[in-house]
Formats: sequence, C-alpha cells, structure tokens
Amino acid sequence: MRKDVRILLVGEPKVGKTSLIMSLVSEEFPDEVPLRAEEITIPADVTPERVPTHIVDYSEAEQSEEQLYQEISKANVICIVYSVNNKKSIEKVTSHWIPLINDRTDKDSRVPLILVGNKSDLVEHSSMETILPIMNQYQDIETCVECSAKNLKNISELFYYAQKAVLHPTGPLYCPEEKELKPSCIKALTRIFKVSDLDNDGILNDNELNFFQRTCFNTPLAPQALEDVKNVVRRNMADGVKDNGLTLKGFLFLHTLFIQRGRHETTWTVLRRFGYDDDLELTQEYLFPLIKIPPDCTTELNHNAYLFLQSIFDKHDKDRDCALSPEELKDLFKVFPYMPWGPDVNNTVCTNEQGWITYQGYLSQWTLTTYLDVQRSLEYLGYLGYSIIYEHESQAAAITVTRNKRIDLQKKQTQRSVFRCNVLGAQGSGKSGFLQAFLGKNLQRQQRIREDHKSLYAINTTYVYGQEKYLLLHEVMPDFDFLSEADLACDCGVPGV
Ligand SMILES: Nc1ncnc2c1ncn2[C@@H]1O[C@H](COP(=O)(O)OP(=O)(O)OP(=O)(O)O)[C@@H](O)[C@H]1O
Repeated sequence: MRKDVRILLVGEPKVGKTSLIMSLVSEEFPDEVPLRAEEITIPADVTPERVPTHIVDYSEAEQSEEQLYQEISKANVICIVYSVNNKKSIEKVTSHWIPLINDRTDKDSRVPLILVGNKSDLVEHSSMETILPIMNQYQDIETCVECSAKNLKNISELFYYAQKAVLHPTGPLYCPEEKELKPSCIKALTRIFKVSDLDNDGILNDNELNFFQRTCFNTPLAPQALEDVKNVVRRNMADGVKDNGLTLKGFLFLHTLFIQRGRHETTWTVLRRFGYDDDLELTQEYLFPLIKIPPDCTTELNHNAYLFLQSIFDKHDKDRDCALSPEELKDLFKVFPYMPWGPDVNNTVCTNEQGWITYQGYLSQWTLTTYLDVQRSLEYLGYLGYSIIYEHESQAAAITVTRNKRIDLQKKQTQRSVFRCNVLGAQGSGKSGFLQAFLGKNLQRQQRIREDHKSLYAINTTYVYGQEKYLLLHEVMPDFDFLSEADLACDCGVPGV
C-alpha cells in the first residue's frame, strides 16, 4: 500500500477549489481566500486511512500551464471541481479537464479522478443527472460527490474518497463497463479461496470462513453475521452456497458486491493480507523474505513447516492412497503461477508402483529444494499461503538455518537432518543406478526412465540411531575440471561406484 497520498484539485476559476481546501483545514467557510492555497500536508494520524496526505490547489491566475502539467504528473488522485450552479464549469469537465489530464498521464497508469460539485448550498436541484452519464463514459472516474465549502457539507467525505481512490483503487479489481471483476482479480481471489479451503472440498464452511475472517480482519464473524452473508449470496444466485458453505462462485460474488457498493477496502484488505500489491502481483517481501545464511550453514524445513506441508498433502490426496496422482499434483499446484515440479522430480524422490510421488517422496522433494535453493522454497511456501495459515510474520519462519558445519565437526555432534553425499565415478560406472536404487527402483524400472526425465539428485529418508534423517545423493559428472565448489561441498562422497 502507498506510503502517502497526493491530491490535486483542478477546475475552472472561481468554482471554489481554494475554499474547499480552507474549509477542510479550518472547519469553517473562509470569507476571503487567496488565489491559491499553500500545499498542505495532513499528518497520518488524523486521516481516516492513516497515511500522510498532501493537498494541492491550482490557480490559473497564479500558475503557468507547465506548472499545472507538472502537478498533474505528480498527483495520485485528481479532483475535478465544478460549481453546481455553473453549467459551463460542468461542460468543461469533459471538453477540457479530462482530455487534458489523459493527455498527460500514461494510459496504463491513469490517476483516478473524482468529480466534485461544489456550491450545493446555492441550488435546490442536484447535478447528478448530468454527471452520471459522464461517469459511465470515463472509466478513470472513481466517484463523484456534491458538496459545499460554505456549509461544510461532504467536505471531509470528499477528501476521504480521494484518499480511498488511491489506497483502494477500483481499476485493478473491477471493470465498470462489464460490471464484473477483472480476470487478474478473479485469479487472485480464486487462489485465496483455495488456500482458505483447508479441506479442499470446494466450499468454505463456517470454520474456514471464520478462520478467513480472523486472518483478514482480526475478528471472527458472529454466527448471525455469517448466516446473513450466506443469505445475501443465496438470494442472488443458485449455486453460491452449497452444504451451508460458500462456493468459489459465491465468494467471488460477495467481492463483486463489496466493490459495487463502494467497499473496495474490504476486497483490498483481503488481497493485501494474502500478499498482493496494487498490481495484484504477490509482493517480493511476501515471496522472498530476507533470510541470512552464513557460510558453512545449510537450510532445512522446521517441524511446523513439515506439519503444514503434510496438511497440504492430505488435503490433495483425495483417494487417500498416500501418493499424488498427476491430477492431484496438478490440483495442489493450482495456487502457483506455474507448475514448479517437472517430470525429473519423479526420478529424484520415492514414487509408488504407478510412478506417482508418495508422501515420503513429496516431503523429500521439499527438503531437497530447501537445502539447495531456499529462496525457491520460500517462494513456493508463499504460494501455498504458509505464513497466512500458520499466522507467522513471513515464510522465513518455516526455515531452520543450521549451525556452522565446522562447529559440528569440532563438537562431533549435529542437529542437522539433511546430509549430502556426492557420488563420483567414471561414465557408465553405475552412478545413476546407484541413485535410483536408493529410491527403491530396480533395474527394470530404471530402464523405463526417459533420458530427458533423468535427475542428478536422489533424496530419501534413512535412519541414524533411530532418528529419521534425509540423505541427498548427488551424481557428479566425471569431468573434475568442470566441478564447481558447490558441486564438491558435501558431507561425504561415494567415489568410483
Ligand atoms: N459552497 C460555496 N457556496 C458559495 N460560495 C462559495 C462556495 N465555495 C466557494 N464560494 C465562493 O466562490 C468564490 C471562488 O472561490 P475560490 O477562490 O475558492 O475558487 P477557486 O476555484 O479557488 O478559484 P480560482 O481558481 O480562480 O483561484 C469565492 O468568492 C468563494 O467565497
């Protein structure tokens, strides 16, 4: 979310821009106003959304066109002010101001606009009849408001709407023309639904809904409120509620409704809680939290992380055969933007007779990724929503950084549970066979492995003094000239198999 908000007021001379700003600041209508108000900054603690807010006035008499253009490019939201008793000032909104702003802002990053009808105290009628068609015509208009600097009507609301337009913009979420959520918003909310659907039955039951509510808004829903939400969905669609729980369709409908009722902040709160930025991409801080790994230390998943991964396995192993069929695996990775495991994984870890990754194989692969490339592991945990489900500050809470290997050697004891063994040997000496045999695959099965599905790693559990440890075998190419330091870093070696 943005750290501050810059609101610019433009419009025809004498529509009351300066008066609106002065009325907001002094909470009374100023009898006399300067041509242009000084830029003011409202401190975060007195703004509704708790971000510092700069308010900038424009005066044709005082400023050059160049200065106006500069202010337009710096603004996060622009209020186009007209006077409700001045037809010409309304006409100029579309004939002058909107085109001028659009010409000066990038098409892909248009600033939100707010139409502000001042001097509502001077007329009996409303300007909305003229304004609503304009709102429908221009997508960048976030909202419109009629107000009066004189009797202070809707003044704080106007600045609140402006702040909201920047902090909780409609643009990325909703297409007003189609009256529906945008595809990237649907994608993000679908991922959120799947992460929150803890038993993976396609329905958010009361427990899951309460968990979701607590996670996003720090408070569970009262039983009656929960029923009311479901009833709203029931009244509007046939398959939004099933078995007394919310379906994905119902969940998306609710968010559409929030947005249509101007409660974008609800949807944004949910999206941000699940790691999304203003472009509906998962943020770098969410996916790649800082984690320091000193030299000679390795990275492992801790107990909580294994518990989490176990629950993810369980919710996708629909047939309870302790292995993930290709469909189950695909379903597990639906919350990822891409398929992270290629066919080589099936030859890196234990599989069942059908070649499907077993529970043990699944945990082994996670162990391997965490050991070899902890950043990737953090990224994957982020897609699965680890820190959200386990209410941790970041994915980094899943990782144990082991003690320096040298200290282990000195003390002749270790807390580590993953050990790497390099397997060296001439071409054709049977290194691959050795790795596959470690996974329990006999020669017959080994012969069926396609060349492009082969893996240089094999990881499996083994018992040391009754304790389960992971042993990671790494087949090292015979040409020593090409060996990197990383290739040679290991806990033991098996030369000349
Ligand atoms: N709600 C209102 N009702 C009645 N009069 C108003 C109202 N708001 C502003 N005015 C009056 O309108 C006149 C113009 O106001 P103001 O100078 O604030 O407009 P402006 O848009 O800032 O003009 P400029 O761009 O020329 O600086 C002032 O005389 C002011 O008192």
